[in-house]
Amino acid sequence: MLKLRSGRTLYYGKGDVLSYRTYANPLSVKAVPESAYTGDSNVIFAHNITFAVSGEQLLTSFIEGDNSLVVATDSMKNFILRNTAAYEGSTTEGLLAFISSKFMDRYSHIDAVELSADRIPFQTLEVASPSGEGLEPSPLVYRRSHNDHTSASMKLVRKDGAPVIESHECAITDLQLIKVSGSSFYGFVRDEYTTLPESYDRPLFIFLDVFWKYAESEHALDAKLGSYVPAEQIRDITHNLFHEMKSPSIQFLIYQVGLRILTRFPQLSEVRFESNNRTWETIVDNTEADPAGVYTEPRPPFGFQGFTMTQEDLIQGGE
Ligand SMILES: O=c1[nH]c(=O)c2[nH]c(=O)[nH]c2[nH]1
Repeated sequence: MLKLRSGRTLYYGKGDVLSYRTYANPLSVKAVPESAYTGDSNVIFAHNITFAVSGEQLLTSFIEGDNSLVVATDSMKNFILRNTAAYEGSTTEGLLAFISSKFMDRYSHIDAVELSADRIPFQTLEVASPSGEGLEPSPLVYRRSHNDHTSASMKLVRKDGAPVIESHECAITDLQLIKVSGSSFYGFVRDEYTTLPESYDRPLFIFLDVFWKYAESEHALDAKLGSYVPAEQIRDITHNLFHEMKSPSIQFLIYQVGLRILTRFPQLSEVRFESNNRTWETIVDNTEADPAGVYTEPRPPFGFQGFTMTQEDLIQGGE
């Protein structure tokens, strides 16, 4: 958050602003080999938005109880919802930049806005075609999805009076992927604290969040510039790598996913991972002769990994 001249930080805002916009402009993106995704009709363009503001002139509201410059968080919610109707773009990032820069234009005493949005995903459904020949996507009925979802966060500050994006990050969160065979974990430190057996073929279940930043934030906002990276393609590249690789660890798996993402999208400056190990606990082991096994939910505590990569890694990693 913005540091005031006094070294203090302050902010206030509204969370869980649920915004269900219908018929936003459709998104169209270039294809990548790992994904069938080339865009979104955006018939439902829904988000859960968190919006926070900061500014030097808000200090008296905290230390003197002076509300004269306080835009009520209820008004912020109304501002977000009403201005969502006026958004003409097709991306979550573009929506965030649109709302926050409009807010800073409207309220000149606000020095910074920090906001984020989780896209609320709705899946297309196939229905019988009126011609009686096969199925086609319904343009009217959608299914709320509780799978992984896209999100984005952004910070805008005022420079020479105008709002500019100081930082941004895009994400796909809550990916949950299982590979039933073809993953190992062995060769790790063995000492008096080690009880984990080496595994040459484990059912690897990971929870994964992937984050990325663009070299030019403009590319995240406006898909018409031709360099927008949809979370769906990041998701599909991730499961392709999981499928392709015989992974010796989650650490190496996410590194390889990162190399592929950076190769496909040179417009990204950074990719970041947060993974969680949810490998099923083995009850009845499989054998080479019989692949059937029985597993159960792992018990806490759970291991995790974090890794940040840039285009520099491609030169070193040699994709
Ligand atoms: O992929 C893994 N990486 C680890 O660092 C680790 N540690 C552990 O107990 N299991 C695993 N799996």
